[in-house]
Amino acid sequence: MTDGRVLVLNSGSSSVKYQLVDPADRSRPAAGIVERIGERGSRLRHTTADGARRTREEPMPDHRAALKAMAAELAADGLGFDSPGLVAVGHRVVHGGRRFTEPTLVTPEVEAEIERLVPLAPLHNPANLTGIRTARTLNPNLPQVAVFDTAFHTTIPEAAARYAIDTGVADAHRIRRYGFHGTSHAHVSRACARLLGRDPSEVNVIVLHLGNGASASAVAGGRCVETSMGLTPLEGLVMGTRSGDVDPAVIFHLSRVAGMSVDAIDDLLNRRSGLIGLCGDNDMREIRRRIDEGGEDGERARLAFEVYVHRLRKYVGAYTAVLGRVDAIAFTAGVGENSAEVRAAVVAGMDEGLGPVVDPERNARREDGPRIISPEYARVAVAVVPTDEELEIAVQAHALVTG
Ligand SMILES: Nc1ncnc2c1ncn2[C@@H]1O[C@H](COP(=O)(O)OP(=O)(O)O)[C@@H](O)[C@H]1O
Ligand SMILES: CC(=O)OP(=O)(O)O
Ligand SMILES: [Mg+2]
Repeated sequence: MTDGRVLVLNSGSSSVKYQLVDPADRSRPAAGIVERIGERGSRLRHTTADGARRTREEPMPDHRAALKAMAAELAADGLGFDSPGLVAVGHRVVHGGRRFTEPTLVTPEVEAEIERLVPLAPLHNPANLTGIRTARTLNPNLPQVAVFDTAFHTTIPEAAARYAIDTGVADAHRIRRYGFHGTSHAHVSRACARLLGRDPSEVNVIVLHLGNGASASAVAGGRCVETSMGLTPLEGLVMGTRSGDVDPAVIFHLSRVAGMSVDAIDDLLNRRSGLIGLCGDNDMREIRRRIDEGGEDGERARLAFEVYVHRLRKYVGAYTAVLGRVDAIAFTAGVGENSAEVRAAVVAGMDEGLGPVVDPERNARREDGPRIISPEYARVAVAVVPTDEELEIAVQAHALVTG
């Protein structure tokens, strides 16, 4: 008998991922994803505990409709919002500002604060709020817990969190480095320490979270000291559709010389840049396929790959200097866990200087679970450490409501 399951919601701008998690045995009695919300061809894919899959294709004009479809799928297996084993809904909330450093029970006041942070995460926080509100209408008595992407980064020292702009302006508008994907960086840095057989308090790790959104962090003895995303999830690495770092003057230039509006530039940098902007594809599998096929199209894909990898190498170098001593580099999320090519290219030629090196045979192995892919002799371990934001959120939400 379960001592309580948590329904974890990870709402993105056009998708909702959900998992019903039993933290006691880490099992997932149900999981799924709703994609293309508000677009044509919206669909839900649901997986049950025994691996059976169901697909629902119907118009889902907004997140509310998506969550209702999800609730109906769960209810079909007796796992709905009023099922007795469900003790909480755990929400991944992307922006928690400086205030939320811990998992937090959602009250009207907490909800208002998440709303106040919408301008700092316009792609993410509104979807998170809809998740909270819809879950409440589905069962008003169920506790809801917010777990913030920013929480793990609140330990970043002031020297790293401050932008070098006028202090009065920065403070008045809450402009600083907040950092995101924190639940993943926390989980992966701890799991990486365990993989090395050491306590997190003893290890310095560079975590490279490479999904559709991508970010790097430097974690010293279990505390985050630097991360690549900033005020919003736009800064830093090259991502699927986001540019990451650009000279801020690019924005003035596009406004003054190209006559683009602020909204058009926002759309360009957040949705039409990164890998998709460079080569028309944001999926690393497709990019590798095009490179292998060759030709002019392959060359465009290769350049996108090289820009992506170059940015990562710069961050590895910078974070090595920030940490002083690096024990491990951990690759995680969709690209980090699956692309041996990206992993090899990121550390290529670093063995004599910075230290990390991958063993080609270990790197190429397709295995689940955390594993070391550097050779025994390496000074800096290189590891693949699958992230599990959902488990992390479920454990934290469960502890809060039952503790
Ligand atoms: N087998 C694979 N090889 C290379 N890249 C992959 C593979 N599987 C997934 N990816 C990459 O991972 C990305 C999705 O990562 P994920 O962590 O699921 O992102 P998000 O949580 O931001 O939606 C895809 O866009 C694709 O680029
Ligand atoms: C914060 C962020 O970039 O999240 P995601 O990778 O889910 O878009
Ligand atoms: Mg993700």
